[in-house]
Amino acid sequence: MSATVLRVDSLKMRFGGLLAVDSVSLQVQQNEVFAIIGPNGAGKTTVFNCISGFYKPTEGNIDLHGKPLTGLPSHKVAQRGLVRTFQNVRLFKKLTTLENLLVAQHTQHESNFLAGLLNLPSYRRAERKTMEAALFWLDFMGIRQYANREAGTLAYGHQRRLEIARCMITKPTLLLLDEPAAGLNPQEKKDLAGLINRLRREFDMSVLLIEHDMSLIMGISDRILVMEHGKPIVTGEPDVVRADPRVIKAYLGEE
Ligand SMILES: Nc1ncnc2c1ncn2[C@@H]1O[C@H](COP(=O)(O)OP(=O)(O)OP(=O)(O)O)[C@@H](O)[C@H]1O
Repeated sequence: MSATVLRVDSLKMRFGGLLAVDSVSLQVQQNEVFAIIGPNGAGKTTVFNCISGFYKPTEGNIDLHGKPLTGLPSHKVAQRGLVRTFQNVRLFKKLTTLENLLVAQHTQHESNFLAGLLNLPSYRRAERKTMEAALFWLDFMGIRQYANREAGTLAYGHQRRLEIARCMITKPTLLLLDEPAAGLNPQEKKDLAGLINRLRREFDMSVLLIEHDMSLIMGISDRILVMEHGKPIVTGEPDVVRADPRVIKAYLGEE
């Protein structure tokens, strides 16, 4: 049995009179790729926002590696090893590709101000490590040739890769990807599937994603949760989900 990384129990999120998330429970296991799908407005992003600390849930519990996350702000959640991307890529667009990866590590390295001022060996060591990690991820993502380009000028697919690199450089145990295939061409989508598989295989991590691209989802997910109108309607392996009449009805509507 693999270990449970993330446990979400009876999550509810209310916006005024709207119950946007209604009693959602899910568990993500170590090394698992778990997807949340559902029609527009089903509540997927709201679940993500609750898990990643952008919203404080109205009710319910969220644990990461058995420790409560519920209500922690997003930077604390990230320090615990849970990081995310966004539907619309969020990078420092005026910084270079490399600088984006250096800045991302800023909160990790505790080289203090005085050590920096005096240029102590501990500071130089930390700086070197930061640079090595940035170059590693530029190579891994195949974007090293753009290291000195402003991030905002990269092709969209490369910006998405840079955003994932920026998450990975903080060494997360759980990566949340919010519609990672949006705006990608068919080849980039294939590459993305390969990338997600490599991440989990080589870094022993778990991935939770929201996605509308069904062929990507069916190809890479171990399990899928389908939501409709804020409620979970089915959780299961891709083949089970694909054949479930409730899922077909949620997507196609009633005759
Ligand atoms: N901050 C908010 N304030 C008020 N209502 C919100 C807020 N965020 C989301 N909602 C509402 O909650 C419901 C669920 O929205 P959510 O964005 O979570 O759906 P989704 O499944 O991610 O949709 P999509 O696939 O279109 O991104 C929608 O009716 C939306 O209008």
